[in-house]
Amino acid sequence: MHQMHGTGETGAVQPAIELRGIDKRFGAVHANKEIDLKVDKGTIHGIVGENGAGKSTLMSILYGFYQADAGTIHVDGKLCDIRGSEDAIAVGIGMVHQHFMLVETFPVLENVILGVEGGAVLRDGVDRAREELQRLEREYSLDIDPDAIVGDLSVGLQQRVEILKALFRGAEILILDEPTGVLTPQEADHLFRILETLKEQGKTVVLITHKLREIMAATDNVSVMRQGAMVAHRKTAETSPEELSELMVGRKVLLRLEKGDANPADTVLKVENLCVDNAQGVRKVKNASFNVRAGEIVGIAGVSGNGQSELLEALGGIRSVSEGVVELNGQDVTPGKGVDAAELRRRGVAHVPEDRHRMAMVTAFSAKEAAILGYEDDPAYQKGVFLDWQAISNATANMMSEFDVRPANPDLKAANFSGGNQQKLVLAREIMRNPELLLVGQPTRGVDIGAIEFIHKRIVAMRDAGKAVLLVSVELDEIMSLADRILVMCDGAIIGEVAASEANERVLGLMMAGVDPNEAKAVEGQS
Ligand SMILES: Nc1ncnc2c1ncn2[C@@H]1O[C@H](COP(=O)(O)OP(=O)(O)OP(=O)(O)O)[C@@H](O)[C@H]1O
Repeated sequence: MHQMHGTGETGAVQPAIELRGIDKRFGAVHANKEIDLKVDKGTIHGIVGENGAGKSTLMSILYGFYQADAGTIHVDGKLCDIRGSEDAIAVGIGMVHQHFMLVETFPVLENVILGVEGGAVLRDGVDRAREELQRLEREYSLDIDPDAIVGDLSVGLQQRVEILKALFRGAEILILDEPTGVLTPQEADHLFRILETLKEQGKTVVLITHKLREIMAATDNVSVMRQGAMVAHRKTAETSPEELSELMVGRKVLLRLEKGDANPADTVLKVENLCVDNAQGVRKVKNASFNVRAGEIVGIAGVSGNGQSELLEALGGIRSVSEGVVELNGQDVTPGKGVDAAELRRRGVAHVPEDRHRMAMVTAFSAKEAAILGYEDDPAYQKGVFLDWQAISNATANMMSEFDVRPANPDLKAANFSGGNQQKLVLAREIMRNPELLLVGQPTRGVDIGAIEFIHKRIVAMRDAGKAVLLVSVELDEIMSLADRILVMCDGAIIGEVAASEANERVLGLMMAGVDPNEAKAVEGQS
């Protein structure tokens, strides 16, 4: 770390971080435009902004992953030249990554000490490291066993290992980029309690999130970015979700979805006694039976990891079925029995998988390659024996314009789109096929509020056009506002159904925790 001359003004309280005039371009994209930002020490500071507004780029500059083209970074009043993560760590900045950088086969303790500069910890003895880790773990109520194998931990616990790793390296400032996207509501609550404790101990937290309720509940200050520029700073107590969304998007956003009653018609999807096993032979879906009719949205609620992902993947033909029958418009299409994902697509099933990196998008591809993934055999994309790249480019440009994917450049590598824009492209690809049945998992993960409003409207429009929609989401708000009927999954089984009109967070929450549906409704009735 090259710390330069101190420039602190004597007497005044120094902000933990001060960015001045940070500017960054990626080719034609002006990702950060002369950004100024002050983050006070001992506070939780939120950063919000539309997809592609430049939030992750700014944090990557602070963490040394990218170098700014211009501008300065002061940490604790000192001018710093941060050229890599080692420099960032040396001035006390820690990053809690969205995609965890942990070795799954190693225990927590080894993951935490792995890569600490010069292996000094190892020479000092693993026991001292263990003591220090246990102290941190107690001090911040992290609830982690140092000897647990990381691969056996839930996503929420793995994230806590990342936090522990940063604290172990002496982080005074922690950056979290959309930390709750992959968490259950309970795990998210726990994370916010940890952040609160960090703050009480004088640490500084920078939190990027699209969830305005998290901003309102957890932060002291909030800064808003729009199209690469910093457009506003507010004390959280002096703003509102409405004001923030307007600042972000530049127009009023409907924070509530308006939709009429469903008019369900014939059964499109019929699932009977479906059982799905994972690669280790563990039964993840147990005798699921339900149907989805044309003109309705059926939501599946559940704490993540309770089989809903495997269920959706099996129905999309990317995971094999161990037992049971799946029918589409009365025809047997049980995946595995000669039916695969391609055949399902031909029969009008579109699938937006939950994990866009693993399943839906090859990030090394260009946007136009990603935009036809799975649909390469569409005659509209062919010219003789070759792919018709002009037609594909035009189709991609059309998807980008319909779903407001930015930048609207079909030739840009998929990896160089912001997370939310990648998601919009996958949704555009599937929804614009106008399928009979849409299987959609976590449709708005990582997506900004303006785009959420748009995506929700598109899904309702599909329903109103007589299509069947099966929605899996861990966001109860999303399930409750979109679905007409809600199935609750717990431990691989569908344990009950609730009409959207009767649903509320408490009843669903109890059922998701395995409480019998009648009991859950009775408990709610008494309260
Ligand atoms: N390595 C890169 N090469 C080219 N363009 C990039 C690169 N990284 C980011 N960009 C572009 O910079 C802009 C800002 O992206 P960034 O990821 O910072 O946005 P964001 O506000 O974090 O968005 P989201 O909320 O969707 O995660 C986007 O237009 C993006 O496509």
